[in-house]
Amino acid sequence: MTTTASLIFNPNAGQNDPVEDLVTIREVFESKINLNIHPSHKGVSTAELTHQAIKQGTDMILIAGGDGTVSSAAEALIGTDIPIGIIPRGTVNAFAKALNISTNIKAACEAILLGRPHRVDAATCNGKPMIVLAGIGLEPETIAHSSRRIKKQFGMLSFVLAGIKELGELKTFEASIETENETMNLQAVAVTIANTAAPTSLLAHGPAHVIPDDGLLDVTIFAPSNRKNAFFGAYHLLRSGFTNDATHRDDIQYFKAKNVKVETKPLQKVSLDGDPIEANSVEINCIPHSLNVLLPALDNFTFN
Ligand SMILES: Nc1ncnc2c1ncn2[C@@H]1O[C@H](COP(=O)(O)OP(=O)(O)OP(=O)(O)O)[C@@H](O)[C@H]1O
Repeated sequence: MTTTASLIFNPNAGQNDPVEDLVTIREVFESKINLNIHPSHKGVSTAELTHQAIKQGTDMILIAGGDGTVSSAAEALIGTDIPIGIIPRGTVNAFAKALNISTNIKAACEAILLGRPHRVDAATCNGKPMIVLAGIGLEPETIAHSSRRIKKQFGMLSFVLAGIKELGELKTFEASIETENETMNLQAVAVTIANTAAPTSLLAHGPAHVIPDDGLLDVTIFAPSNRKNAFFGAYHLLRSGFTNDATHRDDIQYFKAKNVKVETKPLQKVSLDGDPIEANSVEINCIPHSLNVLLPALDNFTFN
């Protein structure tokens, strides 16, 4: 019996030409499996579209988009056994990069055909799906200063430039952080709660490695006391993301927990999987091994 896959395709994600990308995707899949294409459009949420595809019956869900698209589709997929293929055609694609999925469209599609299902963690943030991370302070400020039009035009560079500007402004806030183990009160410039993180997810990289299937969230607190330390700290975080060496600085703390609640004074901007959200506080709960993602087939594979 031939496998049937439902492709959730967001034409508005990323900077690539959607028509060209769709041709590439069809070329790889259509001779091998039955492909039902569900282009996303403004009238219906990606979550709803994914629910509809599952209801119609499918052997796997393919998601072609960026983190926002995967995060929204996850609402329908968390806790199911349906194999999920990620085709990264967003701007940042942090979830795909964290799972070692190629950002080349053709290579990602070919890897799905040969892929092995592997259960990775997801989470909820104030009840909404979270696949990558929630940022408080510096990250959402950076996103707010990088409009969608600029993001579309300059891609990742728009975040780098906005991030450098925000670092220089050094806006400190009070944070009260509660986990299943402890409650702490501290000053910070950024609090980041990560389920997964790409090497470029700078503010999540206090720890050496954010493990996507450990059933835990990684919390990184960045609290530089002046601009010089802010830039040095950012460099150390970036290095940690690329080298797998944890940071060792007094102004960077990190720990793991399954459930994390954060309140801030004054109220801070919050981002969820790369998009701004309205929130007075955040409550994040890890849902271990709740997404069944098709990953590149490698011998003796482990995220550790
Ligand atoms: N249901 C939908 N139909 C069509 N477009 C949508 C829908 N929901 C969101 N969008 C649009 O999709 C775009 C964002 O997609 P996504 O977040 O996947 O990509 P990205 O922002 O380019 O990449 P990344 O999140 O990896 O940085 C936005 O322009 C948003 O308005």
